[in-house]
Amino acid sequence: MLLRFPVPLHLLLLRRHQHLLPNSVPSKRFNFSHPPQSLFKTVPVLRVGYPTSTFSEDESDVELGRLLSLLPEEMRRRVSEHPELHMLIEVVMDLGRKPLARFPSGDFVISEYPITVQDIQHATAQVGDFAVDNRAGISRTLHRISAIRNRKGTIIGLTCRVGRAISGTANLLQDLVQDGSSLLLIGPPGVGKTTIIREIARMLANDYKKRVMIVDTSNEIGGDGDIPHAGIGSARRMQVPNSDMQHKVLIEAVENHMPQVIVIDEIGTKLEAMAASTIAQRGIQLVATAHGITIENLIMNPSLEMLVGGIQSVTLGDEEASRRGVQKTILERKGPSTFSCAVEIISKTQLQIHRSLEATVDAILSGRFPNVEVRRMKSQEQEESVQTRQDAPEIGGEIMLEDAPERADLKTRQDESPLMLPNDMLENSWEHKLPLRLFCYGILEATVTQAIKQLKMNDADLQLTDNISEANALLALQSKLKKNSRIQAAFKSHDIPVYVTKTSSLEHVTKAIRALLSDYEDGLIVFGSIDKIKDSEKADALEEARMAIEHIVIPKGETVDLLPRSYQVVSLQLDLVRSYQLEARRISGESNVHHLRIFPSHYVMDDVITSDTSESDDFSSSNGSANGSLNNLNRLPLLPE
Ligand SMILES: Nc1ncnc2c1ncn2[C@@H]1O[C@H](COP(=O)(O)OP(=O)(O)OP(=O)(O)O)[C@@H](O)[C@H]1O
Repeated sequence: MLLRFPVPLHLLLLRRHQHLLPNSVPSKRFNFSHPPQSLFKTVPVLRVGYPTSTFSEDESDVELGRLLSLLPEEMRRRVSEHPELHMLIEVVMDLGRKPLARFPSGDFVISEYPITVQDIQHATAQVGDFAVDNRAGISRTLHRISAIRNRKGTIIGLTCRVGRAISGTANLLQDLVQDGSSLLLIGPPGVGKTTIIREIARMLANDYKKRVMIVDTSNEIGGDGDIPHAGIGSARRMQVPNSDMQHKVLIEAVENHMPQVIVIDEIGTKLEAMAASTIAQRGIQLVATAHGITIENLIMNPSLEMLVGGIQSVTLGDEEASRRGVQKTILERKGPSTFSCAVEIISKTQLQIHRSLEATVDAILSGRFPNVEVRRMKSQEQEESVQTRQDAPEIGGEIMLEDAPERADLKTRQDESPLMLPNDMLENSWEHKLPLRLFCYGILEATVTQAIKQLKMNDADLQLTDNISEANALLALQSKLKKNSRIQAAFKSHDIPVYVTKTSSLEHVTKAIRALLSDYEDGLIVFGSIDKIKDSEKADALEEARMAIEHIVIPKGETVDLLPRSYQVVSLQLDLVRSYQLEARRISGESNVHHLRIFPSHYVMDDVITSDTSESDDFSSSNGSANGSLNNLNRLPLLPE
């Protein structure tokens, strides 16, 4: 028969460890404010100001007014009354649907009346011509109006994006810009790439007195109209008749206008990549954006791989392959990359710098983690910091910091996040447990970084480590892990939980991290090493096990299930049980809840089994073979001294 522990002790422990029980975990959250540790070091830097519109408030209002004038009266009034008006991102107008205004905090319906043909005509009449890419602008503003057409070519939808020149957005990159490094910026749509390169163009032209030429394919950097927007400072701008001509205009810029710097938004084709490479070979500083979220995306993209030096497959001799410990056919970088540095824009306040793009590409191709510097802007109240991997050089210089809109943005995301608990709960139960350190095997760091972003976590809360002894968990690609028994053994000996993914895709990695976080929040695995678990928690767990052994298991010869505990704490209990020469099993239930089952015997079993909740019942059945075997035992072990 399977016995549960007597009620009073049970209740006592339940009260004390309520947060460890699966159904007592109220919700999920992570600490967005926890200071970064471990892999990163914090380099304090001088604060000189915050990103602000390049213009006075009046000028900004006038520009925004030009976009709002595209809207019918009622919609304009509703948007204007919105408290986040100065953070407006886009207005979306689709025929037959209610119009939406997009703010960092979410989408708002700005009229109960669906958009009519007249509404769309009213808007399109006020903007310049739509080019072949279906984009148009409003003269001398940075706004971008993008059209959706029906099959006959009639416009039936508009996305009206607010463009703003925001000074300070490129200050995290000031040292690299000043060095003359060629910079490639990548990031998801709408993350602020164009805004940053506009500011870099202005900085280079005005502050560093460089001859800057912008090749402005859809007039997004310098704005619509023939006189460029003041946001680019004294940089010059070449317009491009249509996007197919971009590579030609790039070459023309170099041949005709003697620039020291070329700035270009959205390198997307092989021809453009080739033109960029030609420019780089002439020693001109190139600042560009490209499609893609991570460097790996570029490596995988046959049109853009040239930007990172090109990729080739090389077959090694048997001896060389075994010396390097790799397969015979490997991927290698073909030649020098077009850009010296690359920047992954993670959010409007966080960048990842690859100081040597070539070294990053080489690392990725050989399955290693590249060195990155994480730079972020922080709120006015917080200490500003630049985080670097310990092996990366520090940066100095002035950093312009986060603006109010982004703080509001972050706050909203926190509020909406399913990972949230109120702050007081966070401080009491989680703060001492952060950050979580993850050892990845066969999965790229960039993918994990993206997953962290998708989970809306601060990357200081989930850090990567190359050191097994400080890892809280292993996240591995199943196929690779299977082949490496040494890694498996190393993690087993450190008693570190392992999470595997079938592929290294962002989707699967995100899922695995979500499962891991969920286990952390359920208290099933522990932040930090066993040393960081509270002494009181360890003492309770061991006392519970001791009492169960001495009061039930040995004297009555009955099996006892202990309370659910974290993985490491269950391991401690297991050690204690073994010191009594008793057998026990760690049981993982349906939602991966661990608890220890102690048997009144020396019966030899596997250390770990996985079961669902019903398994416990089967196991306790008197007809069950396992229990049957237990019943055959006629001698109980001696109590230890
Ligand atoms: N630091 C910032 N603070 C506040 N708003 C910003 C910031 N950077 C950019 N924005 C706003 O975010 C929106 C998108 O910016 P931007 O067009 O630069 O992004 P993008 O990455 O180039 O987008 P896409 O890839 O779609 O062209 C714009 O409305 C811009 O004004």
